[in-house]
Amino acid sequence: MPTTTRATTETTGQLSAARTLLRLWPYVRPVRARWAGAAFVAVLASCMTLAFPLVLKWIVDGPVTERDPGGVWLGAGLLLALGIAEALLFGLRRWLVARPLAGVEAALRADLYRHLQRLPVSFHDRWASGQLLSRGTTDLMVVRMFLAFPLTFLIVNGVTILAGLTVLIVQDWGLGLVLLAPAVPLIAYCYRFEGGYAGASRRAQDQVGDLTTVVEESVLGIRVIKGFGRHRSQARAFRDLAGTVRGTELLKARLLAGILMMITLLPEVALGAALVIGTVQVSDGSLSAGTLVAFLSTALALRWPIESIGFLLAMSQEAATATRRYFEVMDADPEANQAPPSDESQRGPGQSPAAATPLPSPAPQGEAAEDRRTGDDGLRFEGVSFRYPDAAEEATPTLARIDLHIRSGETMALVGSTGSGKTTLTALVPRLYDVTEGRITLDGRDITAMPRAELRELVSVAFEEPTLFSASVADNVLMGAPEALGPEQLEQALGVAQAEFAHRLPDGVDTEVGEQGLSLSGGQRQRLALARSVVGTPRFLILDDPLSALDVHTEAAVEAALRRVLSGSTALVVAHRPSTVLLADRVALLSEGRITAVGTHHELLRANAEYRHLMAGENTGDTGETDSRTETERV
Ligand SMILES: Nc1ncnc2c1ncn2[C@@H]1O[C@H](COP(=O)(O)OP(=O)(O)OP(=O)(O)O)[C@@H](O)[C@H]1O
Repeated sequence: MPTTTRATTETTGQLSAARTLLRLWPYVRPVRARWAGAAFVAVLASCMTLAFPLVLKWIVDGPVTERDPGGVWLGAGLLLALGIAEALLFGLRRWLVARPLAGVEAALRADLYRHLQRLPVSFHDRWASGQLLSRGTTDLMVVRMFLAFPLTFLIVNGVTILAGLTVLIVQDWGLGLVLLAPAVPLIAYCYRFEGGYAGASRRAQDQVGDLTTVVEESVLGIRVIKGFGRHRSQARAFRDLAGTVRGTELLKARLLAGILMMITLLPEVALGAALVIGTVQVSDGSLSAGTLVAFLSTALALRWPIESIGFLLAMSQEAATATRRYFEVMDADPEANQAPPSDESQRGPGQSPAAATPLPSPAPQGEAAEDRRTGDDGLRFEGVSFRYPDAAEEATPTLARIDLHIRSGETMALVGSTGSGKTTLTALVPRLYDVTEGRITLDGRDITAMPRAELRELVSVAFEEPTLFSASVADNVLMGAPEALGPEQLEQALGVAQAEFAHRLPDGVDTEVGEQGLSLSGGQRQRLALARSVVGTPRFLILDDPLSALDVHTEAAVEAALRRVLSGSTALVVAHRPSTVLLADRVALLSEGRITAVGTHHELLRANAEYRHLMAGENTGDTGETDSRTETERV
């Protein structure tokens, strides 16, 4: 199971918040005109608040001093009109950005999903699903909110503060400088805050990803949790993790409270000082009362733009972290499509340097040499070695120097003890992983020289874990097949897999199954997965223990039908039971990552002690329906 911390350590370097956020530009570009229009409207609305003090100054120094009620009413009407205009402008701003920014979020999410589909299986082995889920949901929401609010208001408030300070200095430069004095310590404090908050926000967002993983695993594994009575310990584990998230959120709140306090306190102190100095100046006649009122109202109008800087910076930091987390996934290399077709022995772009090593071309011995003379048809493993990408350098490879030829139209069973590498070997054929050394050919063509789409059309796979999607039975079975295939091939495939039970489901083959649909038994799921792999009779068929969950009678029926399908395909079938082995023309024995014997079931039973042991062992563990000698006699 992938650990959650491994994903979080994959950072894309310490880009500054601004440079990270700039990476969003390609997505914002299409809506830049509307966004800029909205920002302009917001600046206009915000600067309008600065007109209030000027109207007040006119009212105090004019109509109030001259005792002119008509002038006071006019001033009041003007203030009301300004207020209404400001509200309308802010409403217009919201209308301008809401729709396009929802589009930006949707585009980011669609690209993430598309990219996730193209990333190699080795990437998904390393990343916890909750980390990917939180990137596609919470992180993108944070990014949208940043584009809609903090980004605009950092600009709007910056412009408003500059305009306000200019107005203050023009009214009275001495008092203006008193108000400006806290700017220097505040800028230094903001700089320090950003560093601390960036770290805390990264931790919090990663921990939310971990929490998502736990929730997801608990939901998927609810039967195991209940079955083993683990709900209390599971709840405790969740509570601990939630406690960690809470701790980090509290740290963020403390940092935010610190900056908000400084941002509120220092300007208030400066405002108090300016008020005292201004009052003294009014009393000694060097300043008019109207100017002092206007000065103080302007300073008060700047309170919100200044105080909001704290949480706008915090939200921007969170958006930078979310963007960084998003691009950590987007920067991961997708599967290479194909190697240059000019040289089939070359590896495709994006493969590991080890994968690019030319085939060592060992001199084939014995059967391998004979096979090579018979032509390049069928499925061939030539000097194939494989090591999982995250395996330690010094660890022995999972597969070592595999030479195996499955002739065209032949069915080869792959037998080996648990953990010997059978599933790994089968995963190399559809290129879920790329070989570390050597090569695999299909009818003589190196699989790395084929477009993946073509390769996956040629090769059909049924995995050990039969996964069904939230879709109808028909869609699940036909999902890997060419578009042209329809009901006839569907029926054929269901017949081979003995999955006619599908017709008895509430809506027949249109019944929704999978996570959101009807629950099926393990054997039913396995038969649908088998039907999916045989639909359209693929040229190459890879089956990973396809009959393990079936009862004896169903297994026998599937085997009989499979034999017909397999006669037209070249097949590699992972087998644990003699009954499955009997489907095959020959058997390859895999032992600790090496092919140690190839031959017919009879030959291996006679000549190979390990094979005999495996077959006998499997029978002992079986439900007692058969034994290997009886099976041997049947062939
Ligand atoms: N994604 C992975 N990353 C690293 N190591 C892996 C990965 N998957 C499997 N392995 C390791 O590779 C080895 C071979 O595993 P594999 O699943 O191929 O065995 P198998 O023969 O199919 O076993 P079984 O019969 O139990 O299904 C095991 O030691 C396993 O731990």
